[in-house]
Amino acid sequence: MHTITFALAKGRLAKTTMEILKELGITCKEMEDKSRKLLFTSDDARYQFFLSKAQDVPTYVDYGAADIGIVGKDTIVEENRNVYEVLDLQFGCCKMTVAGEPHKKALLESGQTIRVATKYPLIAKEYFESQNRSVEIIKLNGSVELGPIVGLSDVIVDIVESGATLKENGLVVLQEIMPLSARVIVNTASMKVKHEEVDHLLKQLRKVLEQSND
Ligand SMILES: Nc1ncnc2c1ncn2[C@@H]1O[C@H](COP(=O)(O)OP(=O)(O)OP(=O)(O)O)[C@@H](O)[C@H]1O
Ligand SMILES: O=P(O)(O)OC[C@H]1O[C@H](OP(=O)(O)OP(=O)(O)O)[C@H](O)[C@@H]1O
Repeated sequence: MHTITFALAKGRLAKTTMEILKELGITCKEMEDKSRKLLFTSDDARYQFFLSKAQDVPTYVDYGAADIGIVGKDTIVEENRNVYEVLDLQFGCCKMTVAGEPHKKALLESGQTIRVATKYPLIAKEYFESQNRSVEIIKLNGSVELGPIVGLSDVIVDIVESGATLKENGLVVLQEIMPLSARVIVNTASMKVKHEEVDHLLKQLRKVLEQSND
C-alpha cells in the first residue's frame, strides 16, 4: 500500500475540496487546529496532504512532491506543467473571458494592436494567437478590472463568475475564452507506480460526483 500525497489549492476552492475528501472518508483532525503546521497526515494514516498557493499545486504534482492535486482549470492551463488532468470536479465553476467597456468591442474585432491586462498572461497570449490578434499583454496580480477603468489597458482577460465585479465597474464580457472548474491532476509517475491507489480514489470521486448530481 502506497501513501498518497495531495496538494490542495488554498483560497476559494479549499472548503469544498476538503468536504469532498471528507465524503471519501479522508479526514484529518489535526488540520482543524489553528497551527502553523503545513503537512498533515489523515486520521487513518493512508494519506498526506497540504494546502498551497493555487499556482504552486501543478508544480508540486509535476515534480512528484504530491501525487494528486486539486486546483482550478485556469491555474492548470496557465502553469502549463507536465501533469495528467483526469477529472472535472464540477465546482468552482466560472469562465475565463475577455472583458472591457462595451464600446471596445469594435476595437477588439479590428486589426489594431490592443493592450490586455491580466493575471493570466499565457492564457491571454494563446487565446489571442489563436485568433490571429496582435496584443500587448500587461501582467497584473489582482483587481484586474482596474486596467480599463484607469486607462492602463483596452481590455482584460479575467475570470467572471457572477458578473458583479464587471457590472459594478461598467465592464461587460466581450468574448468567452473557456469554462473553468476545479480539476484533479495526477503526477505522471504516480499514475503508473501508484496505479491501484490512484485508480481507487478516482473511482470514489466519480461516485461522489454522480451522487451529488442525482
Ligand atoms: N469568482 C471567482 N474569481 C476567481 N476565481 C474563482 C472564482 N470562482 C471560482 N474560482 C476558482 O478559484 C480559484 C482562485 O481562488 P483563490 O481564492 O485562490 O483566488 P485568487 O484571488 O486568484 O488568489 P490569489 O490571492 O492567490 O491571487 C481560481 O483559480 C478559479 O479556478
Ligand atoms: O464575476 P464575479 O463573481 O464578480 O467574480 C469575478 C472576480 O473575482 C475574482 O477576483 P478576486 O476576488 O479573486 O480578486 P483579485 O481580482 O484581487 O484576484 C476575479 O478576478 C474577478 O475580479
